Amino acid sequence: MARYRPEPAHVHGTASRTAVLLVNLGTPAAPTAAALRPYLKQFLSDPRVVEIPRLLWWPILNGIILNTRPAKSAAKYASVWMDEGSPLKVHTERQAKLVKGYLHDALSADLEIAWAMRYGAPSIPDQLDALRAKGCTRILIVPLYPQFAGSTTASVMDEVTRSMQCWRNLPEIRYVRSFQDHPGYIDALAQSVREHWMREGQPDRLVMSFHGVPRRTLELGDPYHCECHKTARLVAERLDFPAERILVTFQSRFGKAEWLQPYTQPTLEALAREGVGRVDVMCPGFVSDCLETLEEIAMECREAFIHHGGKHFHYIPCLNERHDWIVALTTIIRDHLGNWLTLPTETPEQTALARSRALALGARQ
Ligand SMILES: C=CC1=C(C)c2cc3[nH]c(cc4nc(cc5[nH]c(cc1n2)c(C)c5CCC(=O)O)C(CCC(=O)O)=C4C)c(C)c3C=C
Ligand SMILES: [Fe+2]
Ligand SMILES: [Fe+2]
Repeated sequence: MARYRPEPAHVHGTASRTAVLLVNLGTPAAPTAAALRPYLKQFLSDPRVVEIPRLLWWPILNGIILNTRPAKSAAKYASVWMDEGSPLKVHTERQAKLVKGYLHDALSADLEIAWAMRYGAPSIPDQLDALRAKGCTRILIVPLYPQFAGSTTASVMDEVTRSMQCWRNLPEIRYVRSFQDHPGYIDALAQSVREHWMREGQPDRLVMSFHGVPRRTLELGDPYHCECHKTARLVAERLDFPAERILVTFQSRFGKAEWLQPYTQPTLEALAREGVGRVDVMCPGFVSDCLETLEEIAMECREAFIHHGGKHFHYIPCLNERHDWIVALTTIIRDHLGNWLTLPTETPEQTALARSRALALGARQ
């Protein structure tokens, strides 16, 4: 049984405000082994991410992975680090600011927009606490993953629920479950490709690379693989480009088990060996550029493609702060806020007034 904490005094009563919490995966605080260690420990201790029984996984994680991976990953992070911090954090923060600006004119000024990271900081429990302290009793959670996966979206849902186990007065919670086929998101992706092609001409192949997951999760019913293919099909349909020159691949394999296939890097190497001169690679499953796109795709995969005989490798950036994408995101948010947008905001003073009126009318307590 959870130990309840007392509620902050000013959220007693019926005061109500609405909040949107954007959530992304998370990232280390610095590109150093010391900062990577706690981040990777939290990430890889999540049973939604690694489904191996704890008794088997614990010694591997603590004895091997956390002694070797932090330094290797830190060097990779250092190669993409921005002045303001990790790219994933920088883009997520900018997106939150833009969403706030784009929603401002249409909504009551009382809507709170916040962002959190599933692993690292600012954490989901800390941000939910902050929203509660501001009197938010309606919270829309927006995981920034277009495709649903147990290891990402469901893990955010777990953490939201876990964060509130010690609350007494729970808010109303809504989730954006996924938006893999949202027309605004698909159009923004297609338009980003068209703009690239207007400047650079068309490639021999377009590769859409998604983050992988263990193949076993597909067999057990995780919808992620199907949602990735749906996104890819919808983007392909909007491009004036032969379908047989578009490939869908999966990147970032972790561990020894089989992951979703075909794998991105071996596919690019095979294309290079077959004599394909130019590939364009995009990563529609990431709405923000991050280590997995900037280092693994734009650096490692580029090198592998060229090394195996390819001539031109173009990386098409993620949606990041594109205007059409922020419009799509605010549309998704607006649709999920639904009737919350029209509910009046009630302040503690209004609640007190309503109560004293009811008492004056003879209501009994
Ligand atoms: C976009 C969706 C993602 C899915 C699905 C996903 C599954 C998944 N990831 C790992 C292990 C790692 N992923 C790492 C980085 C990382 N992963 C995603 C997104 C998804 N992961 C992003 C956006 C990032 C980049 C974070 C950043 O700071 O830029 C890492 C850490 C980096 C490293 O050391 O390589 C690990 C580890 C598993 C095991 C998994 C599914 C089971
Ligand atoms: Fe990952
Ligand atoms: Fe990676």
